[in-house]
Amino acid sequence: MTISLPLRINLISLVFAALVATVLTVIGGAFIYQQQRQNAIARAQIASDELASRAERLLGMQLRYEDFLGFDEQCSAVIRNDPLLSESALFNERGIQQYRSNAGGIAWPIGESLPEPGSTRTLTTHNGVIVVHPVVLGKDNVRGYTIVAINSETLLRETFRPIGWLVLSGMALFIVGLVIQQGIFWRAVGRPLARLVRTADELRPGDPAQIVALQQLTEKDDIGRVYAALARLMQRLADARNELVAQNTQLEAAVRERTDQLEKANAELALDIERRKELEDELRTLASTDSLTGLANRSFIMPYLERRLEQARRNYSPLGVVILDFDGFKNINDTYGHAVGDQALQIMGRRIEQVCRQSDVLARLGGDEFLIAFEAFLDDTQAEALCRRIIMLFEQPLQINSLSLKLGVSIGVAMFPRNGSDLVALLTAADRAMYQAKSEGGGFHFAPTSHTLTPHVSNQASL
Ligand SMILES: Nc1nc2c(ncn2[C@@H]2O[C@H](COP(=O)(O)OP(=O)(O)OP(=O)(O)O)[C@@H](O)[C@H]2O)c(=O)[nH]1
Repeated sequence: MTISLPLRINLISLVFAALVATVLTVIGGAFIYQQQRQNAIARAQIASDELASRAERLLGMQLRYEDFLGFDEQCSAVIRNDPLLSESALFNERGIQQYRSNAGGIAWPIGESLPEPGSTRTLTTHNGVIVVHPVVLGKDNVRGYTIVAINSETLLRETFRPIGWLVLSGMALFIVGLVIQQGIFWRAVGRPLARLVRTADELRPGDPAQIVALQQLTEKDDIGRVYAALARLMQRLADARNELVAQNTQLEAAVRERTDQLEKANAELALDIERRKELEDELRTLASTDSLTGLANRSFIMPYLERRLEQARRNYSPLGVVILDFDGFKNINDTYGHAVGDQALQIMGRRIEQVCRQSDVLARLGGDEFLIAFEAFLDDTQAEALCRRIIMLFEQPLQINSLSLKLGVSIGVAMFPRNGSDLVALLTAADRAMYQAKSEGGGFHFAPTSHTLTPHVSNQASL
C-alpha cells in the first residue's frame, strides 16, 4: 500500500507534534508535581509552626506538658483546617508523645537527625511526609517537637489532580491545534498538491494552450516551480514533436520520390521485358519461319511432326505427310536468275497454302522442297484430292514481271502408321515416293505399304 505524500507529511508532523506535546506534558507534570509537593510541605510547615508556637507560649507560661489543656483538640483543629494534613502530634525532647490529633499517632522519628532551633526538617517515609519542628523555650532550649504528617495517598491525590487537568487541557489544546494544523496544511500543501497532480494528469503532450496556461500560473512556492518545470517539459515535448513531424514529412517526401523513381524504373523494366519478349517472339518466329516464303521452316516442322506423331500414336489416329519438290526450278534460276526463282518460290508457296485445310501444316524444307502434314483418314481419298489440287496449281503458269513461267511438281505421300512408325521412316517413305513420282516425270505417288512394295496409286494413271 502506498501512502500519498501529503498524508506522509501529515503523519510525520502529527507524530512529531504528539512527541513534543508528550515531552511538554511530562516536563509540565514534573514541574507541577514539584510545586504541589513543596506547597503541601509548606502548608505542613505552617501547621507545625502554629502548633510549636502554641506549645512555646504555654511553656513560656511555666506550664508543664501535662498541664496543657485541650492540646489534643488543638492538634486536631490544625488538621481539620487543612484537608491535606492527615496527622499532627507533640513530642517532648525525649521523644515521648504528649498530644496527638487522632488515635494511632505518629511514630517518633528515631534515628533521624532532628532539626536545630529555628528550622524544620521534612522526612519522607513510606506512609507519607513528616514535617518536624522544634519547640524552643528561651534561646536554643529545645523542649520538644511538633510533627505534622501528610498521608502519601493524600499527597499523591493533591499533586496529581492538577497534573490530570494539565493533561486533559493539553489534549484538548492538542486536538484544537491539530484541527487548525490540518486546515492550514490542507490549504498550504494538500490542496495545491492535489491540483498539481490533477493538472499533470490532464496534460496533453505538446498542447500549446496548456503550455500557455501553465506559464500563467502565479504560484511562487515550490508548487509554482513544479508548474514552471512542467511548462518547460511540455515545451520541449512540443519542440520534439514538431521536429518529428518535420522529419516525418521529409521522410515521406523522400519515400514518395524514391517510390516514384522505383515505379518509373519498374515501368521501364516492364517495357524492357515486353520489348525483350517481343524480340524473343520475333526471334522465335524468325527461327521457326522461312524468311523467303513466310511459311514454317525445317526447324519448326521437325519437332512439330514428332509431337503430331506422338499424338497420333496415343490416339491411334492416322497422320499423313506430303513431300513435294518442284520440277524444272533450277532451270528458272539458271535462266532468269535467283530473284525470279525466289519470286517463283513465294508465289507457289502462297498457292499451296491456299489449297491446304485449316488443320494442315505447310513448311518449306529448303530449296524447292515443301512438306505438308495433314490429318489423314483411313482411306486415301482425301490425300489424293490434296495431291490433285496441288498438281492443278502447277498447271497455271507463273506471272513474274513480264515472264510467264511453268513449273512441274513431284509429290510423295506417306501415312502413319502404314508407311512408318517413326518420323525418320515416315519421311524416308514420303521422300522415296516423291522421287518415285519424279522418276515418273512428276505427279504424285503414295509410299507402298510394308506388305506390298508396289505403289498402289500413281498420279500418272489417274491423270
Ligand atoms: N532462287 C532460289 N533458288 C534456290 C533456293 N534454294 C535453292 N535454290 C536452288 O534451287 C535449285 C534446286 O535444284 P534442283 O532440285 O536440282 O532443281 P530442279 O531443276 O527442280 O531439279 P529436280 O529437282 O531434280 O527436278 C538449285 O539450283 C538451288 O541452287 C532459294 O532459296 N532461291
